Amino acid sequence: MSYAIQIERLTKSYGDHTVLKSLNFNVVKGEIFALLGVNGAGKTTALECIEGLRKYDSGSIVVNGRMGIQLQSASLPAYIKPMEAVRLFAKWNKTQIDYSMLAALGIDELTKKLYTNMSTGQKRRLHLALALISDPDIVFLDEPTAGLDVEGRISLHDQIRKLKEQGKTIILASHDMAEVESLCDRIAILNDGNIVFLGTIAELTSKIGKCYTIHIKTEQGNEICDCDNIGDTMLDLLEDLKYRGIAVLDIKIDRGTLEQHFIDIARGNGE
Ligand SMILES: Nc1ncnc2c1ncn2[C@@H]1O[C@H](COP(=O)(O)OP(=O)(O)OP(=O)(O)O)[C@@H](O)[C@H]1O
Repeated sequence: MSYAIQIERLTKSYGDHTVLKSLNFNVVKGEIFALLGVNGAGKTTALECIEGLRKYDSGSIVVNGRMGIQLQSASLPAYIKPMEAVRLFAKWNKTQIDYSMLAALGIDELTKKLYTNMSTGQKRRLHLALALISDPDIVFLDEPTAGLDVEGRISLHDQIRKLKEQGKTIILASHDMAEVESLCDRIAILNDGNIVFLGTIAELTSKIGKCYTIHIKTEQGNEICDCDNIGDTMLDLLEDLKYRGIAVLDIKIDRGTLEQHFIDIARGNGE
């Protein structure tokens, strides 16, 4: 198997706080790989160590390919226009501008905007375009859809899938299990400096179930049910309510955060 990134025993502390405790994982060329975990789990630190932006204490990191990096938070001069930033980055990278990539990200529609007047989604698209200017083999995205509306998320997800179709490797950090489930080939869940799960979403769900919560509001109160098989459980609940002659007023289904369930299980609090 051919690896884009190989991590062995990666360890990093800030003072006496060890944030990454001897991490081992590989990212396969051409896959979309996600680092998941709660706030402070160490996702950004791990990404920044791999990107070469942060010193680490010990271990080894091998990156096989050119990197394009979208940081968690980045900023440009307030009065720069998108195409000025694109030309600047192309010059720094000594590369030709890929106008089709800019069009796919909708940057061509923003030509007159000043950076300071752009929305969060527009800024994210511009920063992704700047990360792609050098036609990287490996794209790093730190919480790429944070702060975006539904349309912005869907559009960015489409872009990320297109990057994979072009053969690029994508490594991203996210809190959002739904996002990760729809995009990623494999995930690593970080907790307290350790990888508590490494594998596919299917492997994760087969390990811990799907963890849905169904809330049904009826004229006699609320029915709440946790389940793995949403279809069968919902039918059973509705049939039971019908049999008892209770009218259903509203139904809501919560998708639990799989990574939190997994972390609970890893800590021995789950199930
Ligand atoms: N420069 C720093 N100096 C000291 N501690 C830091 C520094 N950067 C991060 N930390 C700490 O390291 C831990 C991991 O932070 P990191 O940003 O890597 O986590 P994260 O999983 O990316 O979190 P989030 O989801 O909130 O972005 C946190 O406890 C954080 O406070």
